[in-house]
Amino acid sequence: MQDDLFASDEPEVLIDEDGLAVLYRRWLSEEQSRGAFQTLAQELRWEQTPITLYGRTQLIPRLNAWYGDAGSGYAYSGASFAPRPWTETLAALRGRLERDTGARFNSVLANLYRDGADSVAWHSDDEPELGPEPTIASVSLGASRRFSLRHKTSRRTLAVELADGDLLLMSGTLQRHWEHQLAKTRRDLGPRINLTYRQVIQGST
Ligand SMILES: O=C(O)CCC(=O)C(=O)O
Ligand SMILES: [Fe+2]
Repeated sequence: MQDDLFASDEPEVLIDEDGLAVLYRRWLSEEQSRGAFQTLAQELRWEQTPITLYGRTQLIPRLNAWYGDAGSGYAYSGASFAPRPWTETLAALRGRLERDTGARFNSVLANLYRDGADSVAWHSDDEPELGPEPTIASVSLGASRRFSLRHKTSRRTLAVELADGDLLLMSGTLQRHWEHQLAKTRRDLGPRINLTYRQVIQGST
């Protein structure tokens, strides 16, 4: 059908200066997303990780879980995680991502935003164990949320709604030059799961 060729299915380049951010809408079908959401919400070992900032310990405003190859241990916002072994669903998505992007991923950080009050503050995924130009594949499931990117020096900011089934690919020097956040919202919305697949350089931790 002619409609299937509609240009909105083309990847959308959000940023191509000081790094690359490309959005693939509906990378997973509604059915695939719904199945993945249900499975992951139930079977991942969700935790609310404490972080210490300026000597004060708080719980992060979301749940997370870390899965990956043995040896892909990782520190995130002052906490360190040993990854749990891959679940079938996470491994299947990894295989599909590696096929579609040509990149390799040995671990995934899963976030569960229970409602609009859960969030992630401005940060870059620039931990040394990810190497100088990490490719990060971010898959969104469930409720749409506004994701913002801000250039560290020019302060140029752009925002995009990440919707169910979308894939955001961040690569090149993006993490060096840009930060990102998922702000809280008062909108009454349901839960969202985000999976960020990463390649931790072995032996760096
Ligand atoms: O939930 C998102 O879309 C972003 C999550 C994120 O930035 C992270 O886990 O590092
Ligand atoms: Fe991030």
